[in-house]
Amino acid sequence: MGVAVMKLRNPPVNSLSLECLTEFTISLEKLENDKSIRGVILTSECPGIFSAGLDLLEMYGRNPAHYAEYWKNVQELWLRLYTSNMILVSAINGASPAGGCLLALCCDYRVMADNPKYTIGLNESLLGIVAPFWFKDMYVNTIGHREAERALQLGTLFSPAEALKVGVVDEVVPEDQVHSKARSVMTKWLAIPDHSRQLTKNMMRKATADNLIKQREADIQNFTSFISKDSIQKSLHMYLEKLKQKKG
Ligand SMILES: CC/C=C\CCC/C=C/C(=O)SCCNC(=O)CCNC(=O)[C@H](O)C(C)(C)COP(=O)(O)OP(=O)(O)OC[C@H]1O[C@@H](n2cnc3c(N)ncnc32)[C@H](O)[C@@H]1OP(=O)(O)O
Repeated sequence: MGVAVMKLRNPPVNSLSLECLTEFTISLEKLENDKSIRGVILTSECPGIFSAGLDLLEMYGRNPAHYAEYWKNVQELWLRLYTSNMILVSAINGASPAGGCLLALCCDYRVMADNPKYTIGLNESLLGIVAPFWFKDMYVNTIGHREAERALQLGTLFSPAEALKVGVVDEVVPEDQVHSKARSVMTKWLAIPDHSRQLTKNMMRKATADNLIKQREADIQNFTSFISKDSIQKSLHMYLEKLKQKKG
């Protein structure tokens, strides 16, 4: 029925390394150019993890040129996903913090597995970093200004039930039904004529995408100088240490 399933596979946690981002963007571009494909189901092949978000090791201990290159690719993937003409449905089968949540938010519909161990949200502030304005814009578009304001400041990671309540996801289903539900949602969306759905999607999303497009270079500069700061590098170091210690 012209539907592709994209499975993220970058073990152990599907972090979005530079290589992973680049491959993702290229795969998406190929699908976009394949006129037989009308929809994509985005999911993960890593057990219990949808995506751990941006790769912290791409943002820690590197040089400014690397940060700039990395951020350019993060922007590129986001723009491709967010403005895709295809129907995107995410089957969120695991934890989905920060950049992982970003991927899901780009989709037209989000189905999440009902497992309280899986959380989702833009938790950047917990890491001592700040979600950029275009992450924030998409959050506001999805859950509204007040909820986004609170969740962004607190770095809230929502359980599936909370995510459903606040509108971060559209549906929560038993874990073994995430894929079948994503498929049935896709069938419903495929019944809508492409041209009218695409024009409507574009109308809803264009201003948000344009907001980044018009200041991409400034956004790269801003990210590079922010992430290069000693204080921010120190925060990332502490967060990485905390992740290590968690293992015991
Ligand atoms: C001006 C704008 C400035 C800045 C904007 C930046 C925006 C940033 C966006 C982001 O996405 S930042 C990343 C946020 N991600 C997280 O906070 C998730 C952190 N990870 C976790 O919470 C957990 O790892 C988990 C995803 C819930 C999985 O837990 P689990 O117990 O299964 O695995 P474990 O924690 O043992 O991790 C295994 C291994 O993977 C490493 N790891 C985890 N996450 C990342 C990551 N995002 N990037 C790189 N590496 C990651 C972890 O350290 C372990 O490594 P080790 O085996 O070498 O110890």
